[in-house]
Amino acid sequence: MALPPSVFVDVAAQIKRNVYDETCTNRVVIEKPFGHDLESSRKLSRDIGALFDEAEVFRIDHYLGKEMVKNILSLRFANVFYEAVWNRHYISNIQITFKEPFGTEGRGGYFDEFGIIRDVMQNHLLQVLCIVAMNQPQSLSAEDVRDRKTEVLSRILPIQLEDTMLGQYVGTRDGSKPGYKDDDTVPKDSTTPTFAQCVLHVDNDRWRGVPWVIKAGKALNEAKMLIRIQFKDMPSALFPNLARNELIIQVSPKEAVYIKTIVKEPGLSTNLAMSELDLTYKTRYQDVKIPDAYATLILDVLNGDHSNFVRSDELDEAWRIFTPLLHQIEKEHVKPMPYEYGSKGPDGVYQFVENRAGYKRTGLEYHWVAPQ
Ligand SMILES: NC(=O)C1=CN([C@@H]2O[C@H](COP(=O)(O)OP(=O)(O)OC[C@H]3O[C@@H](n4cnc5c(N)ncnc54)[C@H](OP(=O)(O)O)[C@@H]3O)[C@@H](O)[C@H]2O)C=CC1
Ligand SMILES: O=C1O[C@H](COP(=O)(O)O)[C@@H](O)[C@H](O)[C@H]1O
Repeated sequence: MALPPSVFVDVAAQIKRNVYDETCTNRVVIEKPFGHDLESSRKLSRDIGALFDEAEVFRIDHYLGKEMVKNILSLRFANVFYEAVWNRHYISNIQITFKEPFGTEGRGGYFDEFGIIRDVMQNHLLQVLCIVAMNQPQSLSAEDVRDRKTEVLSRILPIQLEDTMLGQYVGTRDGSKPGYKDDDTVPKDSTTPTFAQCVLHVDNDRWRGVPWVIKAGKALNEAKMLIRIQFKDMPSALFPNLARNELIIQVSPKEAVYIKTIVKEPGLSTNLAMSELDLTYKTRYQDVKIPDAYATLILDVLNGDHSNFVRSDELDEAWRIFTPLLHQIEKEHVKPMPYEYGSKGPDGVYQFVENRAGYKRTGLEYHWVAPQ
């Protein structure tokens, strides 16, 4: 349940009065929403800052506690071959995708005030983007890591409405699943987006010219959270018109990292086929229990480790990127495009990625054969 900022600060003040102990270390864990735009977030930060030091505050973004998100720094900075191609010279475009197969299911009252951009994009997806995009920190200390993330955010211009696609789900044709506005807690004239897709750019030497697409939607065809890095065309005289390589970091539901790789079709054929180099965690690490994201983050709090928590300047930058768009959507009552519950999103969802980000799906077909 989201607390309005005034109640939130009131609760924080009560904590300070009743629980705070000057003689020991105090740690306050705060869960989103951290305001609803740049101004309200700044006010909240000031009010919280009047009660607690930044070192005492842990702003949770549970995506930072997910195994595959925590893994990105190791993948990138512990392997010579990833870091070598992790730039605009080799990468064509990057998609960060969040899909849920269910709607608001009675939580519409909360959701309608926020919408998918505030609920998932401005925090979870943008945090993931920062880690994929950041330059190597000087050390793994919390402040070095957060400095690098903030640096990335500072190089992203506010997102424009024309670079955005908005959707809202409607009920299935056979009536088996309700539409967003069929939820009793949602106003019948709501224009709150339950789906959004935006293109943005990180304007620095590593990424200039590489489009990033962040996409999030509720009531879609599947549950999935992944980062899809598509590489540039291979300029091969030997094998013309090749499909592109992709590196996919699948955060959920099943942790995996795979690289779509072209091979010779096995057997007598000399044709090419799209295959994969596949690291599926469930098969590779059979006896390892991956802890829940919140559990790892609470442990970090107990250890006083801020690395996977959002600093106030990061939060400020994140709101700077989204606030003009959110205000415009609300002021102009921009109408989201309808999409059917359980579908892949509004019409044109893939054309948008192809036209606006240069995502290409030509050449070889890809079919994954799951290991037995
Ligand atoms: N280790 C593992 O667990 C592995 C699992 N797999 C699984 O195999 C399946 C296929 O793999 P995947 O990497 O998705 O490969 P695909 O080539 O099948 O890509 C399909 C995805 O591309 C997007 N897409 C489809 N058409 C277009 C288009 N015209 N323009 C832009 N985007 C388009 C869709 O994304 P969107 O989802 O955004 O709608 C779709 O899910 C997945 O379910 C994956 O999880 C594959 C390899 C390893
Ligand atoms: O913060 C939120 O995240 C969940 C999705 O989290 P996940 O760990 O299940 O991927 C989302 O359903 C919810 O709307 C949002 O507030």
